[in-house]
Amino acid sequence: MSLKASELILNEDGSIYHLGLLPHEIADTVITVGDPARVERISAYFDKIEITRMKREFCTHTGLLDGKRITVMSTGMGTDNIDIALTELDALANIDLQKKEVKNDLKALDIIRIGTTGSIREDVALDSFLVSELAMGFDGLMHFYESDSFLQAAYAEEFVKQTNWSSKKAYPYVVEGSGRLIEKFSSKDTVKGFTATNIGFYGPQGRVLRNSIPEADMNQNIAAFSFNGRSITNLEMETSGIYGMSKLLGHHAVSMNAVLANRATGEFSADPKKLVDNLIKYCLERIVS
Ligand SMILES: O=P(O)(O)O[C@H]1O[C@H](CO)[C@@H](O)[C@H]1O
Ligand SMILES: O=c1cc[nH]c(=O)[nH]1
Repeated sequence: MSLKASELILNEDGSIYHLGLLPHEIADTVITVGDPARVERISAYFDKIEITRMKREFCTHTGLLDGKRITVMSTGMGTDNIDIALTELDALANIDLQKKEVKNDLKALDIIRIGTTGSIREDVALDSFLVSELAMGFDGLMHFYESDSFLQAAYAEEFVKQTNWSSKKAYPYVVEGSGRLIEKFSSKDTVKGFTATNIGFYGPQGRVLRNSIPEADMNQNIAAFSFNGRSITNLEMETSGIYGMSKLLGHHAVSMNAVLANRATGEFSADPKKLVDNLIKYCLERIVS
């Protein structure tokens, strides 16, 4: 069945609506980052750049590194952007844009997020690299999709109970990353974590500048949650959406996080640029190995 023009939206040149890309312009391995400026910091390591595209916050470079074709794309901040980025990446891979029909043979992309985060535990050290094994979304995105078989419902139920989570906030959801990619990107130089994804950087992550928040000890409350021997380690703004949309659409995802802030100790990295560059180099080595 052909998808309607209002649902699968294409630009005049046939490219997908927000990303501005054509199907052959993405690789099967896609790195996502929040910051558009981080894209060229990654593609600077490529041997060859084939495609560069910029539309809104979505900056995309596709190129070759050691013979491997890689796409790096910025998503901007937040899971609202992740809904767009992952849906349109999937459309490029799995929908015939001319016929406007879902293909019979579906492709699974490898999606690697290279992002930044704040730890909520003293023992998840500043300047470490954290691989998200699990993600808890406070953003509600997955509740807008029907399929929920991949959600770890017991974690969410237990979290709501243990933290007395306000019903005014979105009901949390929990998703795993790709086991294969988590292993590929883990080493003695990384720590494994359980990432909580928030809908903002300030109030939603318990930061107080001039505002006040209803639960001053929210981060301690989140950190105190424990289930199946697992506790939440860090806060950022995209991982749950990436893991959820990837499971929904049949892709494989891992979220790699440079720990820039330690919210438990109140510290911030002395050299965030160097830390992110080191994480970029680490991830590129793992991608081509
Ligand atoms: O550095 P990026 O990838 O943007 O990730 C983190 O940094 C931003 C907030 O500063 C949010 O997007 C958060 O998830
Ligand atoms: O504390 C932090 C640091 C980076 N990104 C976040 O979302 N939070």
